[in-house]
Amino acid sequence: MTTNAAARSGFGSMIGRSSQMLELFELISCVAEEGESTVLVQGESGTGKELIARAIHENSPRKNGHFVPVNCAAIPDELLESELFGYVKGAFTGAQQSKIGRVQFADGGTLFLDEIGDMKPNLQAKLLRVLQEREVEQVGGVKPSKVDVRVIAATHQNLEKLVEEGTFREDLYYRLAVIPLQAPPLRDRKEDIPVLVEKFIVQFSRRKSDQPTRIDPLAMRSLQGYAWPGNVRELENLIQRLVILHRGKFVTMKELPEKYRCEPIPEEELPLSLPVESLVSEIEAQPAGTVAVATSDIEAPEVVWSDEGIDFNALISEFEDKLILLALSRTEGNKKEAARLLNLKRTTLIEKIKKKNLPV
Ligand SMILES: Nc1ncnc2c1ncn2[C@@H]1O[C@H](COP(=O)(O)OP(=O)(O)OP(=O)(O)O)[C@@H](O)[C@H]1O
Repeated sequence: MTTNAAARSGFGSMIGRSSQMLELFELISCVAEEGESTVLVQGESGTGKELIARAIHENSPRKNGHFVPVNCAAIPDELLESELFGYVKGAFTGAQQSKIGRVQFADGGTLFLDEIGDMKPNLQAKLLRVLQEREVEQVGGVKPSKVDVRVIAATHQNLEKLVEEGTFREDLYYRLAVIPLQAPPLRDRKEDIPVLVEKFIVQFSRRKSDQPTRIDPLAMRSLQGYAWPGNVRELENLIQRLVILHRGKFVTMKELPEKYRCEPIPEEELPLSLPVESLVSEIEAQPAGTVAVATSDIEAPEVVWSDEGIDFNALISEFEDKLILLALSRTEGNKKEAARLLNLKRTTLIEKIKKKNLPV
């Protein structure tokens, strides 16, 4: 693949514009192209580990094979072995027919082992064999069969610590961590929050064919001041809720659920990053099937024509408010940038904000 991932701000359905995410996109691009080595993705829950695994698969020479996810923590221990490796007829009570396992189903594709830290030692040994010998043996079987899979494992746990504690095999750890990738927590890349918010607003508004909800600049900076223990998943859920409750409206601090009303992060504490506009146009330029962030526009105020005529000044003023708030939202409250977008002098913009008493 020849993409210059570092020069763009999205990969598959993943977006981000922080330096950490741009580096990650670049790594994913290299790893995907190579197509064979085992990958270990570590990171807190909700940071996008599965999205990373899918992006690697979809951009690799294996993309026409299956992407087979297995959550090692969600499948009961006694079932995980037969789920992964399959079984032969009569292997245990109830095994009336042979069944291939998910490892074999991923032949020619990618096996994604989520929450690998929860895998029990006997299965760790069997998995090691798959990685070392490239063969799989069904439960109750006598003859192993060859299998060609790329394994991507993920965990929110510290695997090195599990190795030290003796609950995770050291040899398996090194086999898995040929290429280690780290999914950074959202609190360490606050500059990604506005663009993720915009993506989720578009995603959830589109589903409801609605006017997009807008987050005012102060509320946005409050979200950037929050610690996000549930990472991107938590942000996604919050935006879904806000879109449902505040269709087509501006969400201010007042509308944010209480725990998200934080000390707004000062503008100067935010790392410099690509402006949203360049992100939007880059993502829009991506091929079909990748994410698109809409450059949604604002609606003109509703005009009711009557015999008395319209209140021209009030309507113009209302439209002006919307334009100013939208420009501020797109620039995360940066007045200088907003003035540039509006083609106004910065001082003129500040005067208008004051005079109109806008919530910024
Ligand atoms: N960079 C991103 N851009 C867009 N959406 C993202 C991004 N990162 C995560 N998401 C979204 O956040 C949610 C959680 O992502 P995902 O399931 O990949 O996280 P995870 O780290 O595998 O979580 P867990 O450890 O709990 O399994 C998903 O809905 C995903 O689409």
